[in-house]
Amino acid sequence: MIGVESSRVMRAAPRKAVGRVEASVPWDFSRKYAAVHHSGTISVENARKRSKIGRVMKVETFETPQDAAKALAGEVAELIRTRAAEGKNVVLGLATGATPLPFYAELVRMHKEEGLSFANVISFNLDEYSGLDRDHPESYWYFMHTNLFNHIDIKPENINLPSGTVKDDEIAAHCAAYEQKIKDCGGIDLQILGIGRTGHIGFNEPGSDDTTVTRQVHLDELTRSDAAPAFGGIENVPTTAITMGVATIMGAREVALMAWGEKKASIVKKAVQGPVTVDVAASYLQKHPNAKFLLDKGAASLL
Ligand SMILES: O=P(O)(O)OC[C@H]1O[C@](O)(CO)[C@@H](O)[C@@H]1O
Repeated sequence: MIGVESSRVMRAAPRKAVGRVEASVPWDFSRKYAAVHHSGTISVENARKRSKIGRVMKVETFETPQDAAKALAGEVAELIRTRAAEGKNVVLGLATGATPLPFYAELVRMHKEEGLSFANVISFNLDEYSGLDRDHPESYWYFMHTNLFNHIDIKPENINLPSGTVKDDEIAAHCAAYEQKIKDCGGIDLQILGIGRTGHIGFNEPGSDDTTVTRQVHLDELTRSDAAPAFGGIENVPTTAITMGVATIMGAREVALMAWGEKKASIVKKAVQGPVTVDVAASYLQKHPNAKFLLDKGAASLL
């Protein structure tokens, strides 16, 4: 129950929420006292009411997932281009699942139509199912190549995912090497996240605290049942996976979590407005100095 006390700070910060203009609250201040704030389709009046909840999390609400994905892709493109102009790399933490698909589609479009180059991008994916090799259609290696990497100019040697086929007695070393490689690359500049209905980020299921790093984990039954249709039945869904830890994610300099639809509304509410708790890994993001949630109207409907 780390951080529960600090998350109960209930103090509204004066702020405005108009369009996508964010009120400026310095992060050292916002860490303790800033309110949830909204942009996009949420009215100013509602945003002010909600600001009385007094939480750390920054929330942007959009009409559609495509609008949100486009806004985030624009920010990523700017980061990539700025670093390229400085002759530097960008380290991106990437997520899988249905949620980031419109975001990846927009990045691919920007590459093809606007010449956005990923030559200076180093990527680290959050997780991979244990037991699936790279060619398995449900492996995250396959997902990332099908939906992003095969369509852009990222260098193959700059792509990093945990392996699903490491032998049991080599998993600990594999995970430690993954953590070390992230550090050796200078740490993650921007971590992209979705959220599972258990509150997981990566595969950090309930019980994952903010000291966890890359490791093998058991998957929650709700997570497995959500994945069952894609695998043609729950009996085919792996029971374990390798995932970055909550501490790994919290180590990113910036975090952007996307969530769409009413079926995510209840867990989004817990993550954004509930206590910071080991029961909801995404709630630790309330303690991150530069994290935000990008939501569509459905996912934001209970805030
Ligand atoms: O985006 P979806 O398909 O709803 O999945 C939610 C989360 O579950 C995972 O697919 C598994 O961890 C994540 O990658 C994703 O953030």
